[in-house]
Amino acid sequence: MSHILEVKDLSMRFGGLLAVDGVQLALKPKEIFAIIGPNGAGKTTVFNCISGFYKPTTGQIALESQSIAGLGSHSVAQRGVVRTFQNVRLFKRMTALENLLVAQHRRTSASVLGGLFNTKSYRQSERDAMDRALHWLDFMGLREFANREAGNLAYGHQRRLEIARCMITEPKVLMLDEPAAGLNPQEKKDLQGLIDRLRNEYGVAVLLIEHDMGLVMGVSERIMVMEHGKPIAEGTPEEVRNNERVIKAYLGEA
Ligand SMILES: Nc1ncnc2c1ncn2[C@@H]1O[C@H](COP(=O)(O)OP(=O)(O)OP(=O)(O)O)[C@@H](O)[C@H]1O
Repeated sequence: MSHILEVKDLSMRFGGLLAVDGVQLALKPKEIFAIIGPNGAGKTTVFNCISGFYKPTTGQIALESQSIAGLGSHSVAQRGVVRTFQNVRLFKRMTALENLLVAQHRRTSASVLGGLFNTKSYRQSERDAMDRALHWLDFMGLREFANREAGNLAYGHQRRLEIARCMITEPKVLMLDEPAAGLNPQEKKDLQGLIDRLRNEYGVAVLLIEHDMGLVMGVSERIMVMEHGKPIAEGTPEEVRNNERVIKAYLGEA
């Protein structure tokens, strides 16, 4: 099976700091793949390069064999690679429902003229957008909060809304940056089930950065470990857990 997302020789330099140094990564369709490593290892920088927020210093990034390196975040998202952020980014003054409608704008905006003249096909596409938004509110258990401002939702709900906003664009690759951060133990358990369902029911591949080892070991099929910008190990949760270099990196030994 060919890979859906392939990253080769990725590096990112900030002045004198090589934050990412020779990262390779290949994600299979529908795979759940985690990147772990100590603080400052370069995980988020890898995410920023893949999702088009940074232009990598070197490297190739391909989605279904088409290069997406250096494209910019909107183009990358349009091609089907979408992400969440360590600190949730929503339109906080808009309602939960509005956040999900806005996320679909690139679909419906093609018909600006249709909107002006209020054509039948325009009204239909607006109805479809609303149906999809309500579907995702239901899926995430957020229907009762549809008209609440996103900024006033409980933190765990904001995190789920952010994932819904990604999923509503029907991505090929969903990138989650520390999705368990700030969640309580029950919410973390629910998150594991949620990630599994997104993959199983929507066929999305998931790339995840996470510090919560319970979640990482429970949900990932493969894990890459980074330290000081470099990948130091890759394998199944079992392989990674028993890898000496990984144990050392986490225990902080020299
Ligand atoms: N925009 C930037 N400018 C300069 N240095 C940066 C920038 N972004 C990240 N860095 C540096 O690059 C290194 C890797 O940071 P990065 O955030 O990718 O690590 P991380 O593994 O995601 O850490 P954490 O687990 O704490 O989120 C760090 O030393 C960081 O200070």
